[in-house]
Amino acid sequence: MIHMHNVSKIYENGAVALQNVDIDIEKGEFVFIVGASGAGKSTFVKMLLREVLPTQGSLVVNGRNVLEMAATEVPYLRRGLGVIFQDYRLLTEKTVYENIAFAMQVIEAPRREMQKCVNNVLDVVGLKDKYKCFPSQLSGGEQQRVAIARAIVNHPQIVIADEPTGNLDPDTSWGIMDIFTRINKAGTTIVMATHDKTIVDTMHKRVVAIEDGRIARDEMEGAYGYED
Ligand SMILES: Nc1ncnc2c1ncn2[C@@H]1O[C@H](COP(=O)(O)OP(=O)(O)OP(=O)(O)O)[C@@H](O)[C@H]1O
Repeated sequence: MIHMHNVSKIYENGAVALQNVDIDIEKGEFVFIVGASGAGKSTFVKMLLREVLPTQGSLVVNGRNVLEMAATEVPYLRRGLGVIFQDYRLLTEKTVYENIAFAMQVIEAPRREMQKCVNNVLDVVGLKDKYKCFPSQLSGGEQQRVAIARAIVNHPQIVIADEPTGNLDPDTSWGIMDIFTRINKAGTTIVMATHDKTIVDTMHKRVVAIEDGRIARDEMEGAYGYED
């Protein structure tokens, strides 16, 4: 699924964000990426999406060579990835239904399929009764559930989440993690960068710790490993 070998990223201003990172993530895994602020977690996540290009190394995501792909191939890479951010990033002038459907319009899905898929994912995230609402009419947790529905509506092989519970209270965060667990059990690979010690320590999933741009730990059924 994800094969990163000897990858480094040095930004234009000289900041070294990642150094000689080697990691393989296989289909169906659930991986937490942890580390202090500035350690390189977001850079790692952005590389998977090809928002940031490695300075050196090789990176294959879903069988696609991220460094060597043509610009025309990038949308196909991203189509296989569902992405969720801390700040939801919903379209404020669109309803819940339209926000999710938009992700399918972009890939020109047939209208009939669109209705079925949007209704399915609304069911998965428990928001069927809110489909007509605008984001401003929803709580933070509900907005994040819309963002998850949008991320999974095209059946991505990998869901990538950067601090998805960062703005949410503990109870709401657990609701989000329940959804991720269900998506993962259905076969989707999950890669989640997080600062949430309780969630990581409770879930006993693979934990990759990044420190100063290097992988400091990579443990199956790992723990957060830092104080809050
Ligand atoms: N666009 C950029 N230009 C220059 N330097 C950057 C850029 N983005 C990140 N950096 C630097 O790269 C390093 C890693 O940053 P990154 O955002 O990946 O860390 P992070 O672990 O996600 O941090 P946080 O937990 O605070 O989000 C930091 O030193 C940061 O200042």
